Amino acid sequence: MKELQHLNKYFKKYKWKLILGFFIVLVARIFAILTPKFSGDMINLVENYMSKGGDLSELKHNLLMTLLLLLGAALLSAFFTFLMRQMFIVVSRYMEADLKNEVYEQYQNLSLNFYKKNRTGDLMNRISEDVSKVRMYLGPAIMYGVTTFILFATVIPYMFYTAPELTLYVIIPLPILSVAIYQLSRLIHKRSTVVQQYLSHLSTFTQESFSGIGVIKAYGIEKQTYTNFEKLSITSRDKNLDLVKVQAFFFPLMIALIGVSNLLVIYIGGKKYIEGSIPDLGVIVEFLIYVNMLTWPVASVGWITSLVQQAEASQKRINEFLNEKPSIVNHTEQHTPIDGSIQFNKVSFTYEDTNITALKDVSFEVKKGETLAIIGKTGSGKSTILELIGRLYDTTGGSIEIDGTNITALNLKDLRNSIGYVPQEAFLFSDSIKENIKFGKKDATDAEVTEAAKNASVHDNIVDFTKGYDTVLGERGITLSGGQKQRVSIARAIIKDPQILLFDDSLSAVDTETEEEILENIKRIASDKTTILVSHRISSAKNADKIIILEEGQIIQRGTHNDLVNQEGYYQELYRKQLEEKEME
Ligand SMILES: Nc1ncnc2c1ncn2[C@@H]1O[C@H](COP(=O)(O)OP(=O)(O)OP(=O)(O)O)[C@@H](O)[C@H]1O
Repeated sequence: MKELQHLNKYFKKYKWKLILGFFIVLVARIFAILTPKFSGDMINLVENYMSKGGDLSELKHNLLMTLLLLLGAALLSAFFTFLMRQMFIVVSRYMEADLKNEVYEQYQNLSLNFYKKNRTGDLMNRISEDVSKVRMYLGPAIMYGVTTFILFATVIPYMFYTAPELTLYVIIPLPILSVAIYQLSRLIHKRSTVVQQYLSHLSTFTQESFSGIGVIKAYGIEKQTYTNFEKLSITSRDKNLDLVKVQAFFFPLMIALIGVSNLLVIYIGGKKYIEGSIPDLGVIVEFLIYVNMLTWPVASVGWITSLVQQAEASQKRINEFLNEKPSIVNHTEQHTPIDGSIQFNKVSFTYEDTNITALKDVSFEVKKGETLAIIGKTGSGKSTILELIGRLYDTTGGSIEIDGTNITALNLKDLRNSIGYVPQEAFLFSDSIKENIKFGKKDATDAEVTEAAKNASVHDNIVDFTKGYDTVLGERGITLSGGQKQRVSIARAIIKDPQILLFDDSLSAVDTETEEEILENIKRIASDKTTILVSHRISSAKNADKIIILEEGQIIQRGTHNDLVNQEGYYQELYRKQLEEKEME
Protein backbone atom coordinates (compact mmCIF):
# COMPACT_ATOMS: atom_id res chain seq x y z
CA MET A 1 0.00 0.00 0.00
CA LYS A 2 3.06 2.25 0.22
CA GLU A 3 2.83 3.38 -3.39
CA LEU A 4 -0.86 4.17 -3.06
CA GLN A 5 -0.12 6.65 -0.29
CA HIS A 6 0.62 9.14 -3.02
CA LEU A 7 -3.13 9.29 -3.59
CA ASN A 8 -3.99 10.29 -0.03
CA LYS A 9 -3.85 13.95 -1.01
CA TYR A 10 -6.77 13.32 -3.37
CA PHE A 11 -8.75 11.63 -0.63
CA LYS A 12 -8.13 14.71 1.48
CA LYS A 13 -9.22 16.99 -1.35
CA TYR A 14 -12.56 15.22 -1.73
CA LYS A 15 -12.98 14.18 1.92
CA TRP A 16 -16.42 15.75 2.46
CA LYS A 17 -17.92 14.02 -0.54
CA LEU A 18 -16.41 10.72 0.58
CA ILE A 19 -17.69 11.12 4.14
CA LEU A 20 -21.14 11.91 2.78
CA GLY A 21 -20.79 8.83 0.53
CA PHE A 22 -20.05 6.71 3.61
CA PHE A 23 -23.26 7.84 5.31
CA ILE A 24 -25.25 7.28 2.15
CA VAL A 25 -23.97 3.70 2.00
CA LEU A 26 -24.99 3.25 5.61
CA VAL A 27 -28.54 4.44 4.93
CA ALA A 28 -28.78 2.38 1.71
CA ARG A 29 -27.69 -0.76 3.55
CA ILE A 30 -30.08 -0.20 6.45
CA PHE A 31 -32.99 -0.02 4.02
CA ALA A 32 -31.63 -3.02 2.14
CA ILE A 33 -31.48 -5.22 5.24
CA LEU A 34 -35.03 -4.24 6.14
CA THR A 35 -36.43 -5.91 3.02
CA PRO A 36 -35.65 -9.52 4.06
CA LYS A 37 -37.06 -8.72 7.46
CA PHE A 38 -40.39 -7.63 5.92
CA SER A 39 -40.42 -10.72 3.68
CA GLY A 40 -39.94 -12.90 6.76
CA ASP A 41 -42.71 -10.99 8.57
CA MET A 42 -45.14 -11.70 5.74
CA ILE A 43 -44.39 -15.43 5.86
CA ASN A 44 -44.87 -15.37 9.61
CA LEU A 45 -48.26 -13.64 9.22
CA VAL A 46 -49.43 -16.36 6.83
CA GLU A 47 -47.95 -19.10 9.01
CA ASN A 48 -49.73 -17.74 12.07
CA TYR A 49 -53.02 -17.55 10.21
CA MET A 50 -52.62 -21.10 8.94
CA SER A 51 -51.78 -22.59 12.31
CA LYS A 52 -53.89 -20.47 14.63
CA GLY A 53 -56.61 -19.13 12.33
CA GLY A 54 -58.06 -15.60 12.67
CA ASP A 55 -59.62 -12.81 10.70
CA LEU A 56 -58.84 -13.13 6.96
CA SER A 57 -59.48 -9.47 6.16
CA GLU A 58 -57.11 -8.47 8.98
CA LEU A 59 -54.46 -10.78 7.52
CA LYS A 60 -54.97 -9.23 4.10
CA HIS A 61 -54.65 -5.74 5.55
CA ASN A 62 -51.50 -6.66 7.48
CA LEU A 63 -49.97 -8.35 4.45
CA LEU A 64 -50.68 -5.28 2.30
CA MET A 65 -49.15 -2.97 4.89
CA THR A 66 -45.99 -5.08 5.18
CA LEU A 67 -45.78 -5.32 1.41
CA LEU A 68 -45.96 -1.54 1.16
CA LEU A 69 -43.22 -1.21 3.78
CA LEU A 70 -41.09 -3.72 1.88
CA LEU A 71 -41.64 -1.81 -1.35
CA GLY A 72 -40.80 1.49 0.34
CA ALA A 73 -37.60 0.09 1.87
CA ALA A 74 -36.55 -1.45 -1.46
CA LEU A 75 -37.18 1.82 -3.32
CA LEU A 76 -35.30 3.89 -0.75
CA SER A 77 -32.43 1.43 -0.76
CA ALA A 78 -32.29 1.64 -4.56
CA PHE A 79 -32.36 5.45 -4.43
CA PHE A 80 -29.54 5.64 -1.89
CA THR A 81 -27.53 3.05 -3.82
CA PHE A 82 -27.86 5.35 -6.83
CA LEU A 83 -26.63 8.29 -4.72
CA MET A 84 -23.77 6.15 -3.42
CA ARG A 85 -22.55 5.48 -6.97
CA GLN A 86 -22.93 9.17 -7.74
CA MET A 87 -20.64 10.00 -4.84
CA PHE A 88 -17.90 7.39 -5.06
CA ILE A 89 -17.74 6.85 -8.81
CA VAL A 90 -18.02 10.56 -9.64
CA VAL A 91 -15.32 11.43 -7.10
CA SER A 92 -13.07 8.72 -8.55
CA ARG A 93 -13.47 10.26 -12.01
CA TYR A 94 -12.44 13.64 -10.58
CA MET A 95 -9.41 12.07 -8.90
CA GLU A 96 -8.54 10.24 -12.12
CA ALA A 97 -8.56 13.54 -14.04
CA ASP A 98 -6.46 15.20 -11.32
CA LEU A 99 -3.91 12.40 -11.45
CA LYS A 100 -3.75 12.55 -15.25
CA ASN A 101 -3.13 16.29 -15.06
CA GLU A 102 -0.44 15.77 -12.43
CA VAL A 103 1.35 13.20 -14.59
CA TYR A 104 1.05 15.35 -17.71
CA GLU A 105 2.37 18.42 -15.92
CA GLN A 106 5.31 16.39 -14.67
CA TYR A 107 5.97 15.08 -18.21
CA GLN A 108 6.15 18.66 -19.42
CA ASN A 109 8.55 19.66 -16.67
CA LEU A 110 10.92 16.81 -17.40
CA SER A 111 13.86 17.46 -19.64
CA LEU A 112 14.57 16.14 -23.10
CA ASN A 113 16.86 13.50 -21.63
CA PHE A 114 13.90 11.82 -19.97
CA TYR A 115 12.15 11.48 -23.33
CA LYS A 116 15.24 9.92 -24.86
CA LYS A 117 15.38 7.34 -22.09
CA ASN A 118 11.71 6.33 -22.14
CA ARG A 119 9.60 5.12 -25.00
CA THR A 120 6.55 7.10 -26.10
CA GLY A 121 4.33 4.04 -25.67
CA ASP A 122 5.45 3.76 -22.07
CA LEU A 123 4.69 7.42 -21.39
CA MET A 124 1.25 7.03 -22.91
CA ASN A 125 0.49 3.82 -21.04
CA ARG A 126 1.21 5.35 -17.69
CA ILE A 127 -1.10 8.28 -18.27
CA SER A 128 -3.92 6.16 -19.67
CA GLU A 129 -3.90 2.50 -18.68
CA ASP A 130 -2.09 2.79 -15.37
CA VAL A 131 -4.21 5.74 -14.29
CA SER A 132 -7.36 3.75 -15.20
CA LYS A 133 -6.18 0.87 -13.01
CA VAL A 134 -5.56 3.30 -10.15
CA ARG A 135 -9.07 4.68 -10.63
CA MET A 136 -10.47 1.20 -10.01
CA TYR A 137 -8.92 1.53 -6.55
CA LEU A 138 -10.10 5.12 -6.04
CA GLY A 139 -13.67 4.31 -7.12
CA PRO A 140 -15.05 0.77 -7.24
CA ALA A 141 -12.60 -0.74 -4.74
CA ILE A 142 -13.32 1.91 -2.11
CA MET A 143 -17.06 1.89 -2.82
CA TYR A 144 -17.44 -1.89 -2.63
CA GLY A 145 -15.05 -1.96 0.31
CA VAL A 146 -17.24 0.45 2.27
CA THR A 147 -20.43 -1.33 1.18
CA THR A 148 -19.09 -4.72 2.18
CA PHE A 149 -17.85 -3.45 5.49
CA ILE A 150 -21.17 -1.82 6.36
CA LEU A 151 -23.17 -4.82 5.18
CA PHE A 152 -21.08 -7.18 7.29
CA ALA A 153 -21.25 -4.88 10.26
CA THR A 154 -25.04 -4.70 10.12
CA VAL A 155 -26.28 -7.99 8.63
CA ILE A 156 -24.06 -10.50 10.38
CA PRO A 157 -24.73 -9.27 13.96
CA TYR A 158 -28.43 -9.19 13.12
CA MET A 159 -28.28 -12.75 11.79
CA PHE A 160 -26.43 -13.90 14.91
CA TYR A 161 -29.04 -12.20 17.02
CA THR A 162 -31.89 -13.97 15.18
CA ALA A 163 -30.41 -17.49 14.86
CA PRO A 164 -26.79 -17.84 16.03
CA GLU A 165 -26.15 -21.46 15.10
CA LEU A 166 -27.78 -21.23 11.69
CA THR A 167 -25.72 -18.10 10.98
CA LEU A 168 -22.54 -19.96 11.74
CA TYR A 169 -23.38 -22.73 9.29
CA VAL A 170 -24.41 -20.46 6.44
CA ILE A 171 -21.45 -18.13 6.60
CA ILE A 172 -18.89 -20.94 6.52
CA PRO A 173 -18.80 -21.22 2.68
CA LEU A 174 -18.41 -17.44 2.31
CA PRO A 175 -14.66 -17.12 3.06
CA ILE A 176 -14.03 -20.01 0.64
CA LEU A 177 -15.89 -18.02 -2.00
CA SER A 178 -13.82 -14.96 -1.22
CA VAL A 179 -10.49 -16.77 -1.56
CA ALA A 180 -11.60 -18.54 -4.74
CA ILE A 181 -12.67 -15.25 -6.34
CA TYR A 182 -9.36 -13.66 -5.32
CA GLN A 183 -7.39 -16.42 -7.03
CA LEU A 184 -9.61 -16.24 -10.07
CA SER A 185 -9.31 -12.43 -10.28
CA ARG A 186 -5.53 -12.72 -10.19
CA LEU A 187 -5.56 -15.24 -13.00
CA ILE A 188 -7.98 -13.09 -14.99
CA HIS A 189 -5.72 -10.07 -14.46
CA LYS A 190 -2.64 -11.99 -15.58
CA ARG A 191 -4.30 -13.19 -18.74
CA SER A 192 -5.95 -9.89 -19.53
CA THR A 193 -2.54 -8.18 -19.28
CA VAL A 194 -1.30 -10.53 -22.01
CA VAL A 195 -4.41 -9.80 -24.08
CA GLN A 196 -3.77 -6.08 -23.60
CA GLN A 197 -0.16 -6.48 -24.76
CA TYR A 198 -1.28 -8.24 -27.92
CA LEU A 199 -3.89 -5.58 -28.54
CA SER A 200 -1.22 -2.92 -28.31
CA HIS A 201 1.07 -4.95 -30.67
CA LEU A 202 -1.83 -5.14 -33.09
CA SER A 203 -2.59 -1.46 -32.97
CA THR A 204 1.08 -0.47 -33.31
CA PHE A 205 1.39 -2.85 -36.26
CA THR A 206 -1.70 -1.53 -38.03
CA GLN A 207 -0.85 2.09 -37.31
CA GLU A 208 2.65 1.64 -38.71
CA SER A 209 1.46 -0.20 -41.77
CA PHE A 210 -1.12 2.49 -42.52
CA SER A 211 1.44 5.27 -42.07
CA GLY A 212 3.90 3.39 -44.24
CA ILE A 213 1.30 2.23 -46.76
CA GLY A 214 3.17 4.09 -49.53
CA VAL A 215 6.34 2.07 -48.89
CA ILE A 216 4.39 -1.21 -48.57
CA LYS A 217 2.70 -0.67 -51.93
CA ALA A 218 5.83 0.58 -53.66
CA TYR A 219 7.73 -2.53 -52.59
CA GLY A 220 4.76 -4.83 -53.28
CA ILE A 221 4.89 -6.43 -49.83
CA GLU A 222 1.15 -6.34 -49.11
CA LYS A 223 0.96 -10.14 -48.90
CA GLN A 224 3.85 -10.41 -46.47
CA THR A 225 2.42 -7.60 -44.35
CA TYR A 226 -0.94 -9.38 -44.33
CA THR A 227 0.68 -12.65 -43.23
CA ASN A 228 2.39 -10.87 -40.35
CA PHE A 229 -0.88 -9.27 -39.35
CA GLU A 230 -2.68 -12.61 -39.55
CA LYS A 231 -0.09 -14.27 -37.29
CA LEU A 232 -0.44 -11.53 -34.73
CA SER A 233 -4.20 -11.58 -34.93
CA ILE A 234 -4.37 -15.38 -34.43
CA THR A 235 -2.07 -15.25 -31.40
CA SER A 236 -4.18 -12.41 -30.04
CA ARG A 237 -7.35 -14.54 -30.53
CA ASP A 238 -5.76 -17.48 -28.67
CA LYS A 239 -4.77 -15.26 -25.78
CA ASN A 240 -8.34 -13.96 -25.67
CA LEU A 241 -9.65 -17.51 -25.54
CA ASP A 242 -7.33 -18.27 -22.62
CA LEU A 243 -8.84 -15.32 -20.82
CA VAL A 244 -12.43 -16.29 -21.64
CA LYS A 245 -11.81 -19.77 -20.22
CA VAL A 246 -10.96 -18.44 -16.75
CA GLN A 247 -13.61 -15.72 -16.93
CA ALA A 248 -16.18 -18.42 -17.61
CA PHE A 249 -15.53 -19.82 -14.12
CA PHE A 250 -16.43 -16.61 -12.35
CA PHE A 251 -20.23 -16.73 -12.32
CA PRO A 252 -20.64 -20.52 -12.12
CA LEU A 253 -18.37 -20.46 -9.08
CA MET A 254 -20.45 -17.77 -7.45
CA ILE A 255 -23.71 -19.54 -8.28
CA ALA A 256 -22.38 -22.85 -6.96
CA LEU A 257 -21.35 -21.33 -3.66
CA ILE A 258 -24.63 -19.44 -3.29
CA GLY A 259 -26.35 -22.75 -3.99
CA VAL A 260 -24.39 -24.45 -1.20
CA SER A 261 -25.27 -21.67 1.24
CA ASN A 262 -28.94 -21.83 0.24
CA LEU A 263 -28.97 -25.56 0.72
CA LEU A 264 -27.43 -25.16 4.16
CA VAL A 265 -30.07 -22.59 5.12
CA ILE A 266 -32.91 -24.81 3.97
CA TYR A 267 -31.47 -28.04 5.36
CA ILE A 268 -30.20 -26.81 8.71
CA GLY A 269 -32.87 -24.14 9.09
CA GLY A 270 -35.59 -26.68 8.23
CA LYS A 271 -34.19 -29.19 10.73
CA LYS A 272 -34.10 -26.56 13.46
CA TYR A 273 -37.62 -25.43 12.66
CA ILE A 274 -38.86 -29.03 12.95
CA GLU A 275 -36.93 -29.38 16.22
CA GLY A 276 -38.53 -26.14 17.36
CA SER A 277 -35.31 -24.22 18.04
CA ILE A 278 -36.30 -21.72 15.34
CA PRO A 279 -39.71 -20.32 16.19
CA ASP A 280 -40.86 -19.03 12.76
CA LEU A 281 -40.64 -20.17 9.15
CA GLY A 282 -40.05 -16.50 8.26
CA VAL A 283 -36.52 -16.73 9.65
CA ILE A 284 -35.57 -19.25 6.97
CA VAL A 285 -36.93 -16.97 4.23
CA GLU A 286 -35.09 -14.02 5.78
CA PHE A 287 -31.84 -15.99 5.89
CA LEU A 288 -32.19 -17.15 2.30
CA ILE A 289 -32.39 -13.51 1.21
CA TYR A 290 -29.48 -12.49 3.47
CA VAL A 291 -27.25 -15.22 2.09
CA ASN A 292 -27.94 -14.04 -1.44
CA MET A 293 -27.42 -10.47 -0.36
CA LEU A 294 -24.03 -11.31 1.18
CA THR A 295 -22.70 -13.28 -1.77
CA TRP A 296 -21.59 -10.43 -4.00
CA PRO A 297 -19.94 -8.43 -1.18
CA VAL A 298 -18.10 -11.56 -0.07
CA ALA A 299 -16.99 -12.25 -3.61
CA SER A 300 -16.01 -8.62 -3.92
CA VAL A 301 -13.50 -8.97 -1.06
CA GLY A 302 -11.43 -11.19 -3.34
CA TRP A 303 -12.04 -8.94 -6.31
CA ILE A 304 -11.18 -5.76 -4.36
CA THR A 305 -7.93 -7.31 -3.11
CA SER A 306 -6.90 -8.05 -6.64
CA LEU A 307 -7.93 -4.52 -7.76
CA VAL A 308 -5.85 -2.95 -5.01
CA GLN A 309 -2.84 -5.06 -5.97
CA GLN A 310 -3.15 -4.01 -9.59
CA ALA A 311 -3.56 -0.36 -8.60
CA GLU A 312 -0.49 -0.61 -6.39
CA ALA A 313 1.58 -1.95 -9.29
CA SER A 314 0.28 0.77 -11.61
CA GLN A 315 0.84 3.54 -9.08
CA LYS A 316 4.39 2.27 -8.59
CA ARG A 317 5.01 2.78 -12.30
CA ILE A 318 3.40 6.24 -12.17
CA ASN A 319 5.44 7.20 -9.10
CA GLU A 320 8.65 6.28 -10.92
CA PHE A 321 7.93 9.12 -13.33
CA LEU A 322 6.46 11.47 -10.75
CA ASN A 323 9.57 11.16 -8.60
CA GLU A 324 11.87 11.83 -11.52
CA LYS A 325 13.62 15.19 -11.18
CA PRO A 326 14.02 17.38 -14.28
CA SER A 327 17.70 17.53 -15.18
CA ILE A 328 17.31 21.14 -16.33
CA VAL A 329 16.47 23.27 -13.34
CA ASN A 330 15.47 26.91 -13.21
CA HIS A 331 17.64 28.55 -10.58
CA THR A 332 15.88 31.88 -10.35
CA GLU A 333 12.31 33.08 -10.28
CA GLN A 334 13.53 36.62 -10.88
CA HIS A 335 12.91 38.20 -14.24
CA THR A 336 16.12 38.20 -16.32
CA PRO A 337 15.56 40.12 -19.56
CA ILE A 338 17.72 38.95 -22.45
CA ASP A 339 19.50 41.06 -25.01
CA GLY A 340 21.02 38.29 -27.10
CA SER A 341 24.85 38.25 -27.07
CA ILE A 342 26.03 34.65 -26.85
CA GLN A 343 29.42 33.42 -25.77
CA PHE A 344 30.67 29.81 -25.66
CA ASN A 345 33.69 29.26 -23.40
CA LYS A 346 35.40 25.93 -24.04
CA VAL A 347 32.08 24.15 -24.13
CA SER A 348 32.06 20.37 -24.15
CA PHE A 349 29.05 18.13 -24.21
CA THR A 350 28.51 14.39 -23.93
CA TYR A 351 25.08 12.83 -24.45
CA GLU A 352 24.22 10.83 -21.37
CA ASP A 353 22.31 8.04 -23.12
CA THR A 354 24.82 7.27 -25.88
CA ASN A 355 27.98 8.59 -24.25
CA ILE A 356 28.77 10.35 -27.52
CA THR A 357 30.88 13.45 -27.03
CA ALA A 358 29.21 15.81 -29.46
CA LEU A 359 31.22 18.97 -28.61
CA LYS A 360 34.82 19.45 -27.43
CA ASP A 361 36.18 22.79 -26.18
CA VAL A 362 34.01 24.91 -28.44
CA SER A 363 34.49 28.67 -28.03
CA PHE A 364 32.93 31.46 -30.04
CA GLU A 365 31.04 34.68 -29.60
CA VAL A 366 28.05 36.18 -31.42
CA LYS A 367 26.99 39.69 -30.52
CA LYS A 368 23.52 41.11 -30.65
CA GLY A 369 22.67 41.99 -34.26
CA GLU A 370 25.23 39.55 -35.67
CA THR A 371 24.69 36.39 -37.67
CA LEU A 372 26.75 33.28 -37.09
CA ALA A 373 26.72 30.41 -39.56
CA ILE A 374 27.74 26.93 -38.49
CA ILE A 375 28.89 24.55 -41.19
CA GLY A 376 30.06 20.97 -40.87
CA LYS A 377 29.55 17.38 -41.87
CA THR A 378 26.58 15.46 -40.47
CA GLY A 379 27.05 14.45 -36.87
CA SER A 380 29.69 17.13 -36.25
CA GLY A 381 27.68 18.70 -33.40
CA LYS A 382 25.88 21.61 -35.06
CA SER A 383 22.41 20.87 -33.71
CA THR A 384 23.89 20.24 -30.29
CA ILE A 385 25.13 23.85 -30.14
CA LEU A 386 21.59 25.12 -30.74
CA GLU A 387 20.13 22.74 -28.17
CA LEU A 388 22.60 23.98 -25.57
CA ILE A 389 21.63 27.61 -26.25
CA GLY A 390 17.99 26.73 -25.57
CA ARG A 391 19.10 24.83 -22.44
CA LEU A 392 17.47 21.65 -23.66
CA TYR A 393 20.64 20.17 -22.16
CA ASP A 394 23.26 21.62 -19.82
CA THR A 395 26.90 21.63 -20.87
CA THR A 396 29.14 18.93 -19.41
CA GLY A 397 32.23 21.16 -19.64
CA GLY A 398 32.93 24.87 -20.05
CA SER A 399 30.23 27.52 -19.91
CA ILE A 400 27.77 29.44 -22.01
CA GLU A 401 27.17 33.11 -21.29
CA ILE A 402 24.34 35.20 -22.53
CA ASP A 403 24.85 38.97 -22.16
CA GLY A 404 27.75 38.09 -19.87
CA THR A 405 25.65 35.99 -17.48
CA ASN A 406 26.05 32.24 -17.18
CA ILE A 407 23.10 30.63 -18.96
CA THR A 408 22.22 28.56 -15.88
CA ALA A 409 21.71 31.74 -13.84
CA LEU A 410 19.07 33.03 -16.23
CA ASN A 411 15.38 32.54 -15.69
CA LEU A 412 14.63 29.52 -17.89
CA LYS A 413 11.27 30.91 -18.97
CA ASP A 414 12.84 34.23 -20.03
CA LEU A 415 15.58 32.40 -21.88
CA ARG A 416 13.21 30.19 -23.83
CA ASN A 417 10.83 33.08 -24.49
CA SER A 418 13.67 35.00 -26.05
CA ILE A 419 14.51 32.23 -28.51
CA GLY A 420 12.87 31.46 -31.85
CA TYR A 421 14.01 27.94 -32.68
CA VAL A 422 13.41 26.27 -36.03
CA PRO A 423 14.33 22.61 -35.61
CA GLN A 424 15.83 20.42 -38.29
CA GLU A 425 12.64 18.44 -38.70
CA ALA A 426 9.74 20.85 -38.84
CA PHE A 427 6.99 19.63 -36.57
CA LEU A 428 3.50 20.86 -37.32
CA PHE A 429 0.42 20.06 -35.25
CA SER A 430 -2.82 18.66 -36.72
CA ASP A 431 -4.38 22.10 -36.73
CA SER A 432 -4.86 24.97 -39.20
CA ILE A 433 -1.84 26.67 -40.75
CA LYS A 434 -2.81 29.84 -38.91
CA GLU A 435 -2.82 28.14 -35.51
CA ASN A 436 0.48 26.46 -36.32
CA ILE A 437 2.08 29.83 -36.96
CA LYS A 438 0.36 31.41 -33.95
CA PHE A 439 1.99 28.73 -31.82
CA GLY A 440 4.88 31.18 -31.66
CA LYS A 441 2.64 33.98 -30.37
CA LYS A 442 -0.78 33.00 -29.08
CA ASP A 443 -2.34 36.48 -29.30
CA ALA A 444 -1.04 37.30 -32.78
CA THR A 445 -3.43 39.10 -35.13
CA ASP A 446 -4.22 37.82 -38.63
CA ALA A 447 -2.10 40.64 -40.04
CA GLU A 448 0.88 39.49 -37.98
CA VAL A 449 0.38 35.91 -39.16
CA THR A 450 0.36 37.04 -42.79
CA GLU A 451 3.40 39.24 -42.24
CA ALA A 452 5.36 36.32 -40.71
CA ALA A 453 4.30 34.00 -43.54
CA LYS A 454 5.40 36.61 -46.08
CA ASN A 455 8.80 36.91 -44.41
CA ALA A 456 9.12 33.13 -44.48
CA SER A 457 8.16 33.21 -48.20
CA VAL A 458 5.27 30.82 -47.69
CA HIS A 459 2.35 33.28 -47.96
CA ASP A 460 1.87 32.71 -51.70
CA ASN A 461 1.66 28.93 -51.19
CA ILE A 462 -0.85 29.29 -48.38
CA VAL A 463 -3.24 31.57 -50.25
CA ASP A 464 -3.26 29.06 -53.12
CA PHE A 465 -4.99 26.52 -50.86
CA THR A 466 -8.80 26.79 -51.03
CA LYS A 467 -9.08 27.40 -47.31
CA GLY A 468 -5.97 29.58 -47.17
CA TYR A 469 -4.68 30.06 -43.61
CA ASP A 470 -7.52 27.91 -42.27
CA THR A 471 -6.27 24.86 -44.14
CA VAL A 472 -5.99 22.00 -41.68
CA LEU A 473 -2.74 20.03 -41.64
CA GLY A 474 -1.99 16.52 -40.52
CA GLU A 475 -3.72 13.18 -40.82
CA ARG A 476 -7.14 14.50 -41.66
CA GLY A 477 -5.87 17.54 -43.49
CA ILE A 478 -3.45 18.20 -46.27
CA THR A 479 0.19 17.26 -46.27
CA LEU A 480 2.59 20.10 -46.92
CA SER A 481 5.73 19.57 -48.92
CA GLY A 482 9.01 19.41 -47.01
CA GLY A 483 9.93 22.95 -48.04
CA GLN A 484 6.49 24.32 -47.15
CA LYS A 485 6.68 22.71 -43.72
CA GLN A 486 10.08 24.27 -43.12
CA ARG A 487 8.81 27.70 -44.06
CA VAL A 488 5.68 27.48 -41.86
CA SER A 489 8.04 26.50 -39.09
CA ILE A 490 10.20 29.56 -39.84
CA ALA A 491 7.10 31.81 -39.79
CA ARG A 492 6.31 30.40 -36.34
CA ALA A 493 9.73 31.49 -35.07
CA ILE A 494 9.60 34.90 -36.76
CA ILE A 495 6.16 35.82 -35.37
CA LYS A 496 7.53 35.38 -31.86
CA ASP A 497 9.85 38.34 -32.51
CA PRO A 498 12.54 36.87 -30.26
CA GLN A 499 16.01 38.28 -29.44
CA ILE A 500 17.70 35.10 -30.60
CA LEU A 501 16.85 33.23 -33.80
CA LEU A 502 18.15 29.68 -34.25
CA PHE A 503 17.76 27.95 -37.60
CA ASP A 504 18.80 24.30 -37.71
CA ASP A 505 19.31 23.50 -41.37
CA SER A 506 15.87 25.00 -41.88
CA LEU A 507 16.27 25.86 -45.52
CA SER A 508 17.54 22.50 -46.74
CA ALA A 509 14.31 21.67 -48.56
CA VAL A 510 13.82 24.99 -50.36
CA ASP A 511 15.36 26.00 -53.68
CA THR A 512 18.26 28.44 -53.65
CA GLU A 513 16.17 31.33 -54.96
CA THR A 514 13.62 31.05 -52.14
CA GLU A 515 16.48 30.51 -49.72
CA GLU A 516 17.98 33.82 -50.76
CA GLU A 517 14.63 35.58 -50.45
CA ILE A 518 14.09 34.23 -46.92
CA LEU A 519 17.65 35.07 -45.86
CA GLU A 520 17.15 38.64 -47.10
CA ASN A 521 13.95 38.93 -45.05
CA ILE A 522 15.61 37.49 -41.97
CA LYS A 523 18.49 39.89 -42.34
CA ARG A 524 16.03 42.80 -42.44
CA ILE A 525 13.91 41.75 -39.46
CA ALA A 526 16.83 40.45 -37.43
CA SER A 527 19.06 43.49 -37.68
CA ASP A 528 18.95 43.93 -33.88
CA LYS A 529 18.76 40.22 -33.07
CA THR A 530 21.27 37.42 -32.75
CA THR A 531 20.92 34.86 -35.52
CA ILE A 532 22.56 31.45 -35.74
CA LEU A 533 22.18 29.51 -38.96
CA VAL A 534 23.18 25.86 -39.20
CA SER A 535 23.57 24.77 -42.78
CA HIS A 536 25.22 22.47 -45.27
CA ARG A 537 25.08 25.13 -47.96
CA ILE A 538 27.56 27.91 -48.67
CA SER A 539 24.67 29.99 -50.01
CA SER A 540 23.14 30.13 -46.51
CA ALA A 541 26.40 30.98 -44.80
CA LYS A 542 28.09 33.41 -47.16
CA ASN A 543 26.47 36.59 -45.86
CA ALA A 544 26.91 35.75 -42.20
CA ASP A 545 29.13 37.98 -40.07
CA LYS A 546 30.98 34.98 -38.76
CA ILE A 547 31.28 31.39 -39.88
CA ILE A 548 32.56 28.43 -37.87
CA ILE A 549 33.35 25.00 -39.29
CA LEU A 550 32.81 22.02 -37.04
CA GLU A 551 34.35 18.61 -37.35
CA GLU A 552 33.80 15.87 -34.82
CA GLY A 553 32.67 18.38 -32.24
CA GLN A 554 35.58 20.77 -32.65
CA ILE A 555 35.93 24.06 -34.47
CA ILE A 556 38.47 23.49 -37.24
CA GLN A 557 38.09 26.79 -39.10
CA ARG A 558 36.54 30.17 -38.47
CA GLY A 559 36.22 33.51 -40.23
CA THR A 560 34.09 35.32 -42.79
CA HIS A 561 33.14 33.93 -46.18
CA ASN A 562 35.96 35.84 -47.83
CA ASP A 563 38.49 34.58 -45.29
CA LEU A 564 37.38 31.00 -45.63
CA VAL A 565 37.17 30.72 -49.43
CA ASN A 566 40.79 31.82 -49.53
CA GLN A 567 41.86 29.29 -46.91
CA GLU A 568 42.55 25.70 -47.76
CA GLY A 569 40.10 23.44 -45.96
CA TYR A 570 36.57 22.11 -45.66
CA TYR A 571 34.86 25.42 -46.47
CA GLN A 572 36.86 26.03 -49.63
CA GLU A 573 36.23 22.48 -50.82
CA LEU A 574 32.52 22.79 -50.14
CA TYR A 575 32.47 26.14 -51.94
CA ARG A 576 34.12 24.67 -55.04
CA LYS A 577 31.87 21.63 -55.08
CA GLN A 578 28.71 23.67 -54.72
CA LEU A 579 29.90 26.14 -57.35
CA GLU A 580 30.47 23.31 -59.81
CA GLU A 581 27.04 21.87 -59.07
CA LYS A 582 25.50 25.27 -59.72
CA GLU A 583 27.32 25.63 -63.03
CA MET A 584 26.09 22.22 -64.11
CA GLU A 585 22.44 23.15 -63.46
N1 LIG B 1 19.70 13.09 -28.33
C1 LIG B 1 20.85 12.50 -28.56
N2 LIG B 1 21.24 11.48 -27.79
C2 LIG B 1 22.42 10.89 -28.01
N3 LIG B 1 23.31 11.23 -28.96
C3 LIG B 1 22.96 12.23 -29.77
C4 LIG B 1 21.73 12.92 -29.62
N4 LIG B 1 21.65 13.87 -30.56
C5 LIG B 1 22.79 13.80 -31.26
N5 LIG B 1 23.58 12.82 -30.80
C6 LIG B 1 24.92 12.47 -31.31
O1 LIG B 1 25.75 13.60 -31.16
C7 LIG B 1 26.55 13.83 -32.31
C8 LIG B 1 26.30 15.23 -32.85
O2 LIG B 1 24.99 15.31 -33.30
P1 LIG B 1 24.33 16.64 -33.89
O3 LIG B 1 22.88 16.36 -34.10
O4 LIG B 1 24.68 17.78 -33.05
O5 LIG B 1 25.07 16.75 -35.29
P2 LIG B 1 24.77 17.71 -36.51
O6 LIG B 1 26.08 18.29 -36.89
O7 LIG B 1 23.67 18.62 -36.20
O8 LIG B 1 24.33 16.65 -37.61
P3 LIG B 1 23.34 16.87 -38.85
O9 LIG B 1 24.02 17.75 -39.82
O10 LIG B 1 23.17 15.48 -39.39
O11 LIG B 1 22.10 17.42 -38.28
C9 LIG B 1 26.18 12.73 -33.27
O12 LIG B 1 27.18 11.74 -33.22
C10 LIG B 1 24.86 12.18 -32.78
O13 LIG B 1 24.75 10.80 -33.03
